[in-house]
Amino acid sequence: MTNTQVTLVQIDNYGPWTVTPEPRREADLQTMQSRLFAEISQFVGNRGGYAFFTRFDNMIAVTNGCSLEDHALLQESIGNRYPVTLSLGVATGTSPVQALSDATARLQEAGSAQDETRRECLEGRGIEDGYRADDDVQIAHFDVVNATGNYTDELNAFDTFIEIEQGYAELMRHMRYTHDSLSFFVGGDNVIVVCPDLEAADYEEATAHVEDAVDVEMQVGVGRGASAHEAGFAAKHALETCRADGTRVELEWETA
Ligand SMILES: Nc1nc2c(ncn2[C@@H]2O[C@H](COP(=O)(O)OP(=O)(O)OP(=O)(O)O)[C@@H](O)[C@H]2O)c(=O)[nH]1
Repeated sequence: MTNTQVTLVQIDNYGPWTVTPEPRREADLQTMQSRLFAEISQFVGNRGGYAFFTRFDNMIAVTNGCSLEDHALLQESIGNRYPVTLSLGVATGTSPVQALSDATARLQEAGSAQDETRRECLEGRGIEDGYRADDDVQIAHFDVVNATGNYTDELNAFDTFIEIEQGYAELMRHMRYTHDSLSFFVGGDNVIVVCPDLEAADYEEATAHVEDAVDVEMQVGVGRGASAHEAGFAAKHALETCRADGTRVELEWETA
């Protein structure tokens, strides 16, 4: 049974900061936001986790393998080196959506995202040592079938972007409301989905739904592991099997 540890990362009082004492140059904000994401991705990634940029002012990470002490170190290191600070909410659960809801609630209870007195909060709890399992995380790595041939080499770059984003938008809503899963666009034509215990039929249904709704064809490899990296790495291998065999859904634990 999955037990996903999810961390909500929120930049403290960021909205007011972006316009104080007057609006800051947009390119500087973009540069800082992407550097912050790179920091968090590297920190969490070095401990087996995955971080997703989502809205940049709010980022979401799968942090199985990261202790609360690790989280505190991330806050200290960012606070020492950047002009902004981070608050973190941590929660776990068999449903990634429920874990994220709980992590969000912990931060909301601590104060508003734009409360200038709420800084560097670390709220919630992770999975205790001794309670981890090899199948705590299930990751599905989706990609658009032959995106290069159908879109990248055919349409202008913006029209390709629209097609890929349409596929992502439909998939993310469907996985959220039908399969209790969190989907994140990670670049190119790739979407990484953090799932509860789903089966091949669920993924078949999801890819069929996206194709029916927006005419974007997707394939998906799925993996399980003790951490996001382990599950995601297995998912990438399963996706390679899709590419090699022309299949739409491969579960790493069934093809091995
Ligand atoms: N983040 C991420 N991006 C990837 C990964 N693999 C491919 N991409 C991106 O996806 C783009 C398209 O590559 P592919 O998915 O291999 O190409 P394709 O034309 O869709 O071919 P098939 O997937 O074999 O159908 C690349 O330019 C990358 O931007 C991955 O593992 N992670």
